[in-house]
Amino acid sequence: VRRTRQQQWRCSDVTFQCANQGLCQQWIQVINEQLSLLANRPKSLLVYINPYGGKRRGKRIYKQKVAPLFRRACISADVIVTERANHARDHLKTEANLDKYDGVVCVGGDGMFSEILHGLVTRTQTDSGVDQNQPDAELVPCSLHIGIIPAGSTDCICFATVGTNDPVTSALHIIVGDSQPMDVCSVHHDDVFLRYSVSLLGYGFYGDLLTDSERKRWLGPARYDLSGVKTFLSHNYYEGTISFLPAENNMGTPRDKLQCRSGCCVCQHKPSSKDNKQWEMSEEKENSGWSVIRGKFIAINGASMSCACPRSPKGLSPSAHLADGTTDLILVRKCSRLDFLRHLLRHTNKEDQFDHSFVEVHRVSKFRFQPRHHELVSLEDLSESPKKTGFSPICSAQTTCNYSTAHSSWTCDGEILPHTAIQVRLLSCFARNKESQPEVH
Ligand SMILES: CCCCCCCCCCCCC/C=C/[C@@H](O)[C@H](COP(=O)(O)O)NC(=O)CCCCCCCCCCCCCCC
Ligand SMILES: Nc1ncnc2c1ncn2[C@@H]1O[C@H](COP(=O)(O)OP(=O)(O)O)[C@@H](O)[C@H]1O
Ligand SMILES: [Ca+2]
Repeated sequence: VRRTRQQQWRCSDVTFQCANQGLCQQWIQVINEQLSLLANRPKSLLVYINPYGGKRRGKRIYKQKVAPLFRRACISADVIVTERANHARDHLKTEANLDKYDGVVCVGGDGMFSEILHGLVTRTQTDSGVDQNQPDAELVPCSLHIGIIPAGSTDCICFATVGTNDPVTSALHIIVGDSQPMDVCSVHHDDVFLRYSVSLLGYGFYGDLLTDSERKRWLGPARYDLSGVKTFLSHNYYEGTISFLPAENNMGTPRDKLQCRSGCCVCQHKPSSKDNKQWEMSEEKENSGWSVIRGKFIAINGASMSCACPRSPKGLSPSAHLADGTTDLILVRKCSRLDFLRHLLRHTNKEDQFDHSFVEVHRVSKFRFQPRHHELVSLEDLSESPKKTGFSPICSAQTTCNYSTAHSSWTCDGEILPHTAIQVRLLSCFARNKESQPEVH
């Protein structure tokens, strides 16, 4: 493998020459023997392709860029092109014979990765008799690694782990057996399990943006830009209460400007016995340790990783860690359109997007959200519903009080959640003081 610019990898050749054919054969044999001893390298993979992700190039990307590399590396691959949403998830949950494979590869975007993650985690819990609905259930980690070939619209999980969204680079990472542990959050509504999340859990701006963009899927990745402008112009804000448990013993802060990279010391930090004690004690301290913030928010974002992507190369939370057992909770309070635009623009340049009076960020291990209840909305408040911070050119002349617009939705790695009141926690079986985490190539 040869490293080129911007974290990209390419195939490289080394040619050995020798006039003696017998000696050449010996070299080949020895090289093949040595390669087969590299236990990290996968030999057999199960590949799911979403033919409708991103610009609908999944099948072509796999066939032209990835399959030839897998063949050269003597990796056998069983390929399934999905026929419907949740096909891959359901296949993994019940049918797939996982003993045959060293890893599962998804060709698609974050939504496709999420399907594979849900399929694998659910399968592992079912096989071990663990009830995912129990918010405090100790989950059993899954043994298979997940590889991502980027062919989606945002590809933030790939971009934030590998540093680029390039199919060839990702294929080479898979071939050489690279792996990266990753934090996973569980999202519950009371005692009902909703979903797992690894990238962005967003209420308000990103929830509305995603809801709107689902109706524009035919536009491909550009749907996010169009819905982004529309959501920006409608400038809604939402009232609610957010409670969170600050992360204990974590070695960084969301504003420390340290980027998480492979082999990151924060994520590799194994707590000392003293740390471990504190980790256990934190259960007791939990009741008193919660912070509660009530207010009017334009956006509430939980970023378990940086969420870097081509649109925002440093991401929503540039210093978030991939596997430190925490999520960065970003609260953007009601502010003017111009201020919010300034904040958004800072995601694309070197300026600090948290350096605004209306933005705060906390590194947390759990959080909850409760939207302001319908019944509690006073008549006075209703007269200004839907909540706007100013004149809105798109949703003007709101003469009727529309309850539904007083609530946003949560987007969870690009999927809309059916509830607004949620409880989120970092899964302890994947936390940094345990050895096993789901790993991605
Ligand atoms: C003015 C320009 C502002 C640019 C601000 C960019 C902030 C980008 C942060 C992106 C965080 C992405 C987190 C990742 C989420 C993904 O898991 C998830 C699913 O991905 P998939 O489709 O591959 O399955 N994707 C998403 O939720 C999509 C997020 C899309 C964000 C686009 C934001 C565009 C904002 C445009 C605002 C325009 C204001 C213009 C004013 C005139
Ligand atoms: N064959 C299919 N037909 C329709 N939808 C699918 C299919 N396979 C997967 N999906 C769904 O498509 C959605 C988007 O997939 P994803 O690969 O993340 O693309 P994008 O990045 O463009 O959103 C996911 O919710 C996934 O469940
Ligand atoms: Ca994290």
